[in-house]
Parts: sequence; C-alpha cells; structure tokens
Amino acid sequence: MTLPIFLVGARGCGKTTVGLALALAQGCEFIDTDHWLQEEVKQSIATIVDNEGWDGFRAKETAALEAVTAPARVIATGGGIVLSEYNRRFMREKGVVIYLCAPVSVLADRLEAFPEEGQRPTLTGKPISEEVSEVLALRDALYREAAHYVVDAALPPEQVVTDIEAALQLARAS
Ligand SMILES: Nc1ncnc2c1ncn2[C@@H]1O[C@H](COP(=O)(O)OP(=O)(O)OP(=O)(O)O)[C@@H](O)[C@H]1O
Ligand SMILES: O=C(O)C1=C[C@@H](O)[C@@H](O)[C@H](O)C1
Ligand SMILES: [Mg+2]
Repeated sequence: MTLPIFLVGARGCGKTTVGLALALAQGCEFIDTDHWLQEEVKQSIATIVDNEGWDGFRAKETAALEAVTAPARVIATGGGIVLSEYNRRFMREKGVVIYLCAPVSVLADRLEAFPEEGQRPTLTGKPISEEVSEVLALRDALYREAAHYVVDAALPPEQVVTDIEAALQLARAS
C-alpha cells in the first residue's frame, strides 16, 4: 500500500499546483487541506479567522489533516500546518513528507500575482514581501523538521514533480 505523501512549505511554494500534478503522475488521489476544510465548513479561511481567530482555524486544520490522511493520497497542506508539533509528528509517522522550499523573492512574486485573499488572510498585517520574509524565517526550521525530503520549489512545476518522484523512489527503496 502506498503511504500518503504530504507536501509542506510556505504560502505560494506550489503545494496545491505541484500536488495536483504529482497525484496525476502517481495515479493517486489529490486532497488539499485548505480546500477540504473550506468546503467542509462552507466558509473561507478569512471568515473562519474573523469569527474564531487563528487558534480556531488551527484546531480545524489539525482535524482536517487527520480526516484526509489515507494511503495513496497526495495531501497539499496549509502553509502553517507545521506550527503544531502534533501535526509535524503525525505527518512524519503516517507518510512521506516533502518540503517545497523556495526563496522569499519567488514566494512574494507568486503571492503578489495571485493573492487569493479568502484563503490567505494576512498573518502579520505587513506588506507581502515583508510578511513572507518574517514568516519564513520563523518556519523554515519547522518545515525541515517535519520533512523527509526537501526539493527546490523555484523550478518549473514539472521539474518539481520529477524531483519529488526521485525522492519517493529513494523512500520506497529504503
Ligand atoms: N513551480 C512553480 N513555478 C511557477 N509558478 C508556480 C509554481 N508553483 C506554483 N506556482 C504559482 O504560484 C501560485 C501559488 O501556488 P499554490 O497555490 O500552488 O501555492 P501553495 O503552496 O498551495 O499556497 P498556500 O499555502 O497558500 O495554499 C499559483 O498561482 C501557481 O500557479
Ligand atoms: O501560512 C499560513 O499560516 C497559512 C497558509 C494557507 O495555506 C492557509 O492554510 C492559511 O491562510 C494559513
Ligand atoms: Mg495551497
């Protein structure tokens, strides 16, 4: 049975974009925790945060992670999923975790082009580039702690998929 594959990384690193392509290539099901949760509660993340604060959203996000975890699935996670030690350990123990790593400039350019504010309400109230830099500095170590493999997510999506597939071959051979 194929272990679930968890994609982690900052907002805009491509978890959703690459995850869909990877699932197609692997013949797996694709699930995105942000999309799954918004569909489940019929509210945007911005609305959940307005009503319940970030702590309320984080509790729902952990429940979503547990609910969607199953074999033969590629699971794109939210950018802040690694903030919880429980989530980090859960993903490492249940599946293969891949960190899609990209520099601040790449992330900020993508987020400025496609802000998707309903799904990505501001975390700091600061301009995008400043926020990305500040948040990545705090989280990079957590992504690395959670991940079994790190890939360069600044490359084109097809190349990122190929690199993840190479990592998965290593994981399956070990
Ligand atoms: N490897 C890539 N090369 C170029 N553009 C990309 C790449 N990956 C994603 N993008 C673009 O960047 C934007 C953000 O990507 P995506 O929504 O997949 O990120 P995400 O990691 O899922 O973000 P979030 O954590 O907010 O869910 C999209 O518009 C997407 O088309
Ligand atoms: O980086 C974050 O903390 C977040 C990223 C998004 O994927 C969403 O999960 C939400 O907007 C929080
Ligand atoms: Mg996403």
